[in-house]
Amino acid sequence: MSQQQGDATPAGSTPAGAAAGAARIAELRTTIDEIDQRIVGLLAERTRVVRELTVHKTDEPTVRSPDRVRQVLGRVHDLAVGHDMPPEVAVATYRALIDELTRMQLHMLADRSAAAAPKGQ
Ligand SMILES: O=C(O)C(=O)C[C@]1(C(=O)O)C=C[C@H](O)C=C1
Repeated sequence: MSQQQGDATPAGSTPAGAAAGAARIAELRTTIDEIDQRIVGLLAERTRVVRELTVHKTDEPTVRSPDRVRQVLGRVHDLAVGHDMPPEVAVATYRALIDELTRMQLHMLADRSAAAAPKGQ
């Protein structure tokens, strides 16, 4: 091995190190749970806005709006870069989110058409 080991003990290589590592993991998972609570709250708020917007859409091309999807993904990419996070993580997350919201909108549209159709059709 060309690199010298030095004094630093890798976390987990001793019982005390392993216990400290496990405690830190638990602490960081609590932080992740708190962040998830905020993220889901914001996603719920965003979904409410998308539902309201869907009321004004009347056809599938408007639901899919590929130009708008590209715009949102491009913006999210740039925001991620600005926040020093891997942009592919943010873009893939939003791609999945928009896919699901598009599915939700298509269901809303179909339900509305079914409700508007004359009975027995
Ligand atoms: O902007 C819209 O038209 C939306 O329906 C919102 C949204 C999004 O989640 O950002 C969802 C689906 C696509 O149509 C485009 C964007």
